[in-house]
This record gives sequence, C-alpha cells and structure tokens, in this order.
Amino acid sequence: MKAIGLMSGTSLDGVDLAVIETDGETVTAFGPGRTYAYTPEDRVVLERALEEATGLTERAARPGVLAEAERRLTDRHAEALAEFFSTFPEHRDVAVIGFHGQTVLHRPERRLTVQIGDGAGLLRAVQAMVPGPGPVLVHDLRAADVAAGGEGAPLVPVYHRALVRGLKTAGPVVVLNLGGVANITWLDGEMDPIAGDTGPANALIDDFMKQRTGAPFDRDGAAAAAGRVDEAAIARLLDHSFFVKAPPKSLDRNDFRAWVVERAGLEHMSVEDGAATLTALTAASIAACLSLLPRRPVLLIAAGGGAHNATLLRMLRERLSIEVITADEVGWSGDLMEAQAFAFLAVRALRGLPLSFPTTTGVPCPMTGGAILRS
Ligand SMILES: Nc1ncnc2c1ncn2[C@@H]1O[C@H](COP(=O)(O)OP(=O)(O)OP(=O)(O)O)[C@@H](O)[C@H]1O
Ligand SMILES: CC(=O)N[C@H]1[C@@H]2OC[C@@H](O2)[C@@H](O)[C@@H]1O[C@H](C)C(=O)O
Repeated sequence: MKAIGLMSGTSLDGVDLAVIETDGETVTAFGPGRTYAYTPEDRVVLERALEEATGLTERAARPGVLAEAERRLTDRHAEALAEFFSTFPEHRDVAVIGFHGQTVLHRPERRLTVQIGDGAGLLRAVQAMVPGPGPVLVHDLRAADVAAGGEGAPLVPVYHRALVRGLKTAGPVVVLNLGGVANITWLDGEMDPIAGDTGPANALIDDFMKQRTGAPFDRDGAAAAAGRVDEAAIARLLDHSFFVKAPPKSLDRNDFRAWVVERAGLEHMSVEDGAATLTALTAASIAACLSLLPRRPVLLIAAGGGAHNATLLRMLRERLSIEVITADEVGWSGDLMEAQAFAFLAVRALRGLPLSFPTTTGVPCPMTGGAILRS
C-alpha cells in the first residue's frame, strides 16, 4: 500500500511528510518526503496552545486558543499535502494517510493525551486534491493505548523494529530519536522491542537559545561546542525519579522545564556553557536509560533533528562508550523517520495489527489503535 505519514512533533518546527510503500510489517519502498516549516506566527499560536492545554481534563475539549490552533494546524497540513502533490503528482494515488496531529498535553497517568488536528476536515481537503474517491485517513493513534492504561508513547518502536530487521547486526541495537523529547527503542533479535522516552532532547536547548539569543536552536551544536559542561548541575538535574524508572515511560514536552529552572543555574551561565550543559543533560539522560535495559546495546542509531547536532553526538559517544552512528549512515532518513512511522502505523491500524506492546508503552496487552475515516 502507498501510505503518507504526517507528523508535527514536539519541536513545533513544522509538518513532516513522507511516503512509503508498506504492508505494515515490512517497508518495500521509501518515497520522497519534505518538511513544511511553520511560520513564527504559527509557532506562537502552538506555544500558546500548549500552555492553555495544561488545564484540559477532556481530550475533545478545545477552549480558548486551542480551537484556533487546531484550525491553523489542520490548514497547514492541508497546505503541506497540496504542495507535496503539486511537486509529486504521481503520489496523488495514495491509499492511506496517517495523521498524527500535534500533542498539546500528555498526561497518561490521568489517562489523558491530547493531539489537536481535525481528521475529518483534513480528509475533506484531501478529497478535493486527488482523483477518485481518495485515501483512507487514520488519526488519533495514541488514544486507544492511553485509554487501556498505556503511556500512549512512544509509538515508533514497531517501525524501528521493521527497519532494524533489514540490518545485519549482531547483538542488541538501540534506535534513538532526538526530537524535542528523546526516545529509544531497544531491539534484541525477536524479543519484543523495549522502548521509552529518556528525557529532553532538543526542547530545553531550543527554549534556552531562543530566550538568550533569539535563535530557534543551537545549529550543529556550535554554541555547546564552545562551552563548558557544569557537571555539578548535571548531577542535580539527574536526581529525578524519572531517570531511574525503567522503560516504558513517556513525557510531555514541558515536563522538565520547571525542574531545570529550579536546579540548573542557567541564569549564571554564558550562552555557550548553558548550551553545553543542556546538551550534556540530553546525553547523560540517554546514558542513564541505557543502563536500565536488560543487555547493553552494541550499536546506537540516532535519528531526528538532534542527529544534526555534532556536539550532542560527541557527548553521546563519550558517555555511552558504544558505537554511535546516524540513521542516514545506515541508509535511512533521520529527518523523515517519524513521518514514515506514522504512515506505517496507519497501515497497521487498517489491518488491526498492534501499534504498541506492554514493553513499549506499558499497555496491558498488544494494542491496535487509530480512528479510521473513509472517503
Ligand atoms: N542542524 C542542526 N543542528 C542542531 N540541532 C538541529 C539541527 N537541525 C535540527 N535540529 C534540532 O532538531 C529539532 C527538530 O527535531 P525533530 O524535527 O526531529 O523534532 P520533532 O519531530 O518536532 O520532535 P519529537 O520527535 O519530540 O516529536 C530542532 O528543534 C532543533 O533543536
Ligand atoms: C505524546 C507525544 O506526542 N510524544 C512524542 C514526543 O516526541 C518524542 C517522544 O515524545 C515520543 O514519545 C513521542 O513521539 C514519537 C513520534 C513516538 O510516539 O514514538
């Protein structure tokens, strides 16, 4: 099946779109993909939506700015698809679209995870762009897992497993996603994947750079490379119950924001030292999570925007003492992997196959999911 995945991640940087051919078990072809960046105004609205969402108690409620944010986000996804189809008209015959939406609140302990994005509205927009009846759209992919008592995240492990099956590696492998939040999938032969969020990846670095320099992120890790890590601050920051909890576990984008304000002492640091310390926190929290796995991995494959951060990769190599390579180095696309994963997950949802497992989200039994909308 030809499937398109659409992902708007915790970095709030844009809509990632990718095409794959898959039966939900293996990937037979990788098609093109693109990122359609949000405007600064979009980002302001999404940031306000995340703040407003902290008060939500129901996943369908859209008070205040959330209604506007959902409309805007749905429009941006429709525009992304329109632009993609005009660049690649041969992909207008897509059979299924996986639409993640934007997480604005993630509180699985309250059985609540909220992704904004109007599935029915997006499907109507797509029908006007393509010939024939149009594709099936699958959205709300986290809801069933959380309703059943799972963490609702991460969901990419089943896709990581499909990719790693194509590699010839001896010993356990970890696939690491470095988005706003970091998550890992540990794969050892045919055992169920073990997965979880490890802590912040780029979100705290991005927020710090924006506040101190106006730049949206630390490009290539240049600021961090010129700074000195405050190891005492790292020790204070790692002294949090999340970092000693074995996976599966998951986070909201802003879970460590207050903790860092309270404990890091960033206000006394230069831009370079602050960036270095936050980058080291990402590496150190990944190292802490790897020490909680049944067997040490022999190889770590890094994907997501943070795989472009050379300083972060260096710190990972120093703190992990295992081989660290990027997804692009094994022939995958580090930037498109999450969008591809939601294409893959949509096909699995259509087939009723599990999206999550007790070892990836803590759900009591393997769980399918997704709301399916047909043209
Ligand atoms: N050249 C670069 N140098 C350093 N960091 C980069 C670079 N390019 C991207 N990034 C970082 O990657 C982030 C985007 O990563 P990505 O698109 O994987 O996140 P996301 O999918 O939004 O998040 P998540 O996976 O948590 O949902 C940017 O916000 C930035 O911090
Ligand atoms: C609730 C939510 O949207 N979580 C995201 C976030 O971004 C990274 C990490 O935290 C991961 O758990 C998840 O996204 C990926 C795509 C996942 O579900 O696998």
